[in-house]
Amino acid sequence: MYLMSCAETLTDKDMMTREGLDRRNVWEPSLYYPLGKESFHFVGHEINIRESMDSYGALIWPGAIALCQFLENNQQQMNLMDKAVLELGAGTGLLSIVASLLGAWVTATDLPDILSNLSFNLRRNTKGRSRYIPQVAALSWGQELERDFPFPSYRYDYVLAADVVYHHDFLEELLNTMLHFCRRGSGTTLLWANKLRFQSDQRFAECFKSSFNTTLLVEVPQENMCIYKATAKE
Ligand SMILES: C[S@@+](CC[C@H](N)C(=O)[O-])C[C@H]1O[C@@H](n2cnc3c(N)ncnc32)[C@H](O)[C@@H]1O
Repeated sequence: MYLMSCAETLTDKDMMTREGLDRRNVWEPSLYYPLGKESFHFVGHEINIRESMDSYGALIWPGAIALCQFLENNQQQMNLMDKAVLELGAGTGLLSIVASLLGAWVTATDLPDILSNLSFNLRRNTKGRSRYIPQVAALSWGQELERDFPFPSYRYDYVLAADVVYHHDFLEELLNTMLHFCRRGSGTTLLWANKLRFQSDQRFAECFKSSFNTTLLVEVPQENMCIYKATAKE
């Protein structure tokens, strides 16, 4: 009931249409040139990311970099060693790579079109370096979660989400997906990093804060960047 009222305010029109997302062709980068920074240094490793202009998921977004920095600098507080970690909207995979290098057993998820480049980046940067081989899985927010990720078979210690909130039509589905994985009794901690750009992003943040127990871990006001920790309301 509560989510329905959030949904009414969250469905702004978007550049990324449902029709566009329904094109389920296998995604292949078509254009290669340096787009911002492609090489990163985290947890003692050089990480090389293949980007492309083809979709939002083919670029590294600031939320991923902020959450990588946070995880690297707060390894005691957020110890990922041997933890089961799920990433939503993993895009190029930078954050999942860093979580893998920190010792987590990672499943990186995104829309089907994104997975080939995501797998490429994960393999390239974790092979022979990570404790567990990261997994890749299709997960479209709000779709077939009970069928494909039933609880408690698919229970994660951490769910990571970086810059998954921007101008798109799936904010209600995203919140429902977060609630699916971070439910009462799961013991799951959700870490959400986002640059809040639009009014709809702020409205999502309000719904997010009323849906979970939340703590603001990091705020960079000049960049409108926030990192929240969330657990299920008991
Ligand atoms: C802005 S990008 C952020 C990518 C990455 N997390 C980062 O910070 O670099 C948003 C990501 O969410 C994914 N996404 C968008 N809509 C989605 C949906 N309905 N279901 C699952 N993933 C979605 C996109 O494919 C993209 O990878």
